[in-house]
Amino acid sequence: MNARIVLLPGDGIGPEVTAQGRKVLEKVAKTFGHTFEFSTHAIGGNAIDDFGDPLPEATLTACRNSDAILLGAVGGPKWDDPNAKTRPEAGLLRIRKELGLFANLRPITAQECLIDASPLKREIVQGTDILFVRELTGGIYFGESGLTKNADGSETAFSTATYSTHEIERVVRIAAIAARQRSGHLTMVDKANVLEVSRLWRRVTERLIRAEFPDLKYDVVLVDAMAMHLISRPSTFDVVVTSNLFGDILTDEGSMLPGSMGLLPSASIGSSGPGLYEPIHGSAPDIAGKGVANPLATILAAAMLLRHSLKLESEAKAVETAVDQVLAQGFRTRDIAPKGHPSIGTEEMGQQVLDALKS
Ligand SMILES: NC(=O)c1ccc[n+]([C@@H]2O[C@H](COP(=O)([O-])OP(=O)(O)OC[C@H]3O[C@@H](n4cnc5c(N)ncnc54)[C@H](O)[C@@H]3O)[C@@H](O)[C@H]2O)c1
Ligand SMILES: CC(C)[C@H](C(=O)O)[C@@H](O)C(=O)O
Ligand SMILES: [Mg+2]
Repeated sequence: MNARIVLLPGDGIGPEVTAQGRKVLEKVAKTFGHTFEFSTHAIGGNAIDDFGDPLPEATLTACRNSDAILLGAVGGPKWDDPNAKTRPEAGLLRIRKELGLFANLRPITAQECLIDASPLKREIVQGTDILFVRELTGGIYFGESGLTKNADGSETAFSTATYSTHEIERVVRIAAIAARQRSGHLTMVDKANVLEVSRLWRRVTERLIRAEFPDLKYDVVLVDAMAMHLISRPSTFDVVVTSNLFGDILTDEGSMLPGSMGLLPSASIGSSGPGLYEPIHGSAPDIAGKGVANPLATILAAAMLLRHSLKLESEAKAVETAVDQVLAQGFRTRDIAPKGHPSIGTEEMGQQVLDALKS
């Protein structure tokens, strides 16, 4: 097949890890006889520096005209000034919103050979296979917000969480369909004991599941308790659906199950148009430019791109199998290397995956 893929390397370790993702996609094209046309565009802090805008028009147009997008990460201390007019993160939020990417799929699995890299006990982590479905274009990230100066010179700020029935239904439906294709268990995470917006999530979700997915095992967990259950009994969850902010926080916590942020990919999808694929981690300023970042999250995001946007299931599987094989052979970047175990750099890890990739 022919596909146009937009690369948005971004900031910090973003360019380092997307370079490996691109190489893997190029090898997939060569091995399986496809033509992937790549174009690279600016987003985030570097786009603010070069164009005064974290999401320049040319980037958005290229994304709209593509079949899929692979993004690295945005942000960094250089653009962290709280008084700045705009921030790198605003570019990422805007592209998600503009492209209607309301569902963010974040799989968390603990591969056997990595269990000892987890800071948690083996018997807890073993068997973990969760798909988080995070709502991505609503909630407190996009609600009304503001800042006022008080008479005494102090300030008051507010950020509101807003969700409509429609926004809840469409993301829950994606999660429920995924649960049906997996183990048939869906968990909804909210804070319905306190928040009105969560009570709407609860009513809408329960009604939808009863009407359209009565075959699923369905339960609800409050978000504070979920933070605990996620690391005390992770293997009891299958698909977890939740709002934007809760999903952001819980999945960073969940990355400690396999052992590193550098392992978790994500797919942001809407009802039509290109999907956006990215690691869940950020620009990691503490290790940027050192060549030590783990590229596997981005490579696994490239596999999700093949599966969801290009409908190339065998190719996606081939990439995932290559990653499994490299890990099983004992290759480790620094973030997942046990004490005393030799580690390899970003490029070498990418090369190992290329070498292991077979049709
Ligand atoms: N999607 C995105 O673009 C995205 C996501 C999260 C954070 N951010 C931004 O990134 C910047 C830094 O944020 P942060 O430090 O809180 O989070 P971060 O995810 O960048 O880093 C957290 C920790 O995880 C480590 N880490 C992350 N990715 C890794 C990888 N691939 N290999 C090895 N180690 C890895 C880092 O070294 C760091 O110690 C901020 O500006 C933030 O807004 C962007
Ligand atoms: C950088 C930030 C805007 C982003 C988010 O909060 O969605 C990030 O943390 C993520 O998880 O993709
Ligand atoms: Mg996050």
